[in-house]
Amino acid sequence: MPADIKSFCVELFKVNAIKFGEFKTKVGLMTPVYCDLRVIVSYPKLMETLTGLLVEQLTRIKNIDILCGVPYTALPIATCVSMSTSIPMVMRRKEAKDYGTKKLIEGVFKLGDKCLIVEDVVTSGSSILETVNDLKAAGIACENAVVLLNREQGGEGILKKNGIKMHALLTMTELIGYLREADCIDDSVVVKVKAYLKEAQVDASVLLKTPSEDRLKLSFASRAKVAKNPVAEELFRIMTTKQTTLCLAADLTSSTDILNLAEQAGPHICLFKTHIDIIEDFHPNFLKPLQEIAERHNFLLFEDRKFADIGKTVELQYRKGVYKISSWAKVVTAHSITGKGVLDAIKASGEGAGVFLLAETSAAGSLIDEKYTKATLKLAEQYPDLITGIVCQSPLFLQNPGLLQLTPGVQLDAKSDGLGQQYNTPDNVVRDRGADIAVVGRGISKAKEPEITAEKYKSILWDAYSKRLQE
Ligand SMILES: O=c1ccn([C@@H]2O[C@H](COP(=O)(O)O)[C@@H](O)[C@H]2O)c(=O)[nH]1
Repeated sequence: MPADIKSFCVELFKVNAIKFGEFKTKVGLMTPVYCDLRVIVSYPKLMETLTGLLVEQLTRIKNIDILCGVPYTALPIATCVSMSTSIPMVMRRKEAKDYGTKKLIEGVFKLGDKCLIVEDVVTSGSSILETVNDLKAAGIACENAVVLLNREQGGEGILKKNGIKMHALLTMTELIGYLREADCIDDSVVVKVKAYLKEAQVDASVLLKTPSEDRLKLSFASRAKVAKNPVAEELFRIMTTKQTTLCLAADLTSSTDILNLAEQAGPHICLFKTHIDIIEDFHPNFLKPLQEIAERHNFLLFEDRKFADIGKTVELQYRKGVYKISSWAKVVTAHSITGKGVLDAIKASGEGAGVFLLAETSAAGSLIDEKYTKATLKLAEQYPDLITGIVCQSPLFLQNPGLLQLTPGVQLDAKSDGLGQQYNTPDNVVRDRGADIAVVGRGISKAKEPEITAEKYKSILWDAYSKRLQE
């Protein structure tokens, strides 16, 4: 422990950053000790000492790419630490602004960057977890938090269960011990605070439902049990049984080629995705053998129709015309741009249907922004029994393990296709971008040996999922 921590505690006491008496907490309970670190911005010397103490603490933590202070008290503290260490900082907004870039996380970062959280005081750890959730949703990894004071009320354990290791400079017991030594408080205060700490442990179950419900940490088998859409449940079970998270995009224009591809890749996929309207020799008779192959190899047929019209038109597009999509596709895609009507139409027309709603796209220059993505997730929440999952590129809806994240734009070798498609590797989409199911099209359909290639993608993707569970 650095030599000057004791005098630092006494200084905090002198500037009323630590107070003893009877105080009401945020949740209305009484506490005999109150910490208000907001005042220390008015004492540059104290800020300097705190920065030095935190910097020393973080030298023990490996692999820090960026820092993020928990708003608001820890923002200036994180800024000082960033300036002193030259580790870049990002800032989390409590609300996404509704103009300009609409970002929740400000600053420059890369997907997968490892972020160290900076916080002043931890009671339950919930403020850190809120920040971690937004950082993770932006694709930033969080495993460590450096903290001034651990109030010893359960926060450390709650954070640990959520995969965050807390590195505190000081515990409440140490703090009151130092203040007693310096005669700032008497024995009766020490007794009161100790008794309070024993009683006022935070009930983890009433906090954010994070550890057990972060979908990235749950197996597909356990997620099957909480899925509300029957197609999602079935998919989770197929994925578990066949050990595959591979969706094959069969973007071919001949029915024979599509059937051959389905036969070859069948054993290695959970979903077979079509754009039925690109088939040049389409005849309804083509659907029967396709369904037979799907049944034999235990995968689901998925029409990537991207419905986006008014409800009535969607109803017709879904049920009628040459393709009669609702009669054979277990799951379809839809845009959220026209709102509820699309989903109402599909729900009314398809028994036990499933929909993947598009919240983000893999296309370069997409006009979808953060506000649209958030609104899409809100819309999905209103149709729990219809929505199978979300099509997106980043780890969204972490607290809804019953939904599946479907991520297209996946290839082992290519970065783009010259027409706006952007590719990421299978490992990256699963471990950094939160994909449950990865969509691979040309990476397999244009390969010399599609069957062997499909098996290769399947095994890399499954490996990445297994690693993700342990990370
Ligand atoms: O954002 C999106 C949504 C859908 N797709 C579809 O996925 C496949 C990708 O094929 P590749 O050959 O692997 O590029 C294709 O059917 C798209 O319509 C997407 O790419 N991005």
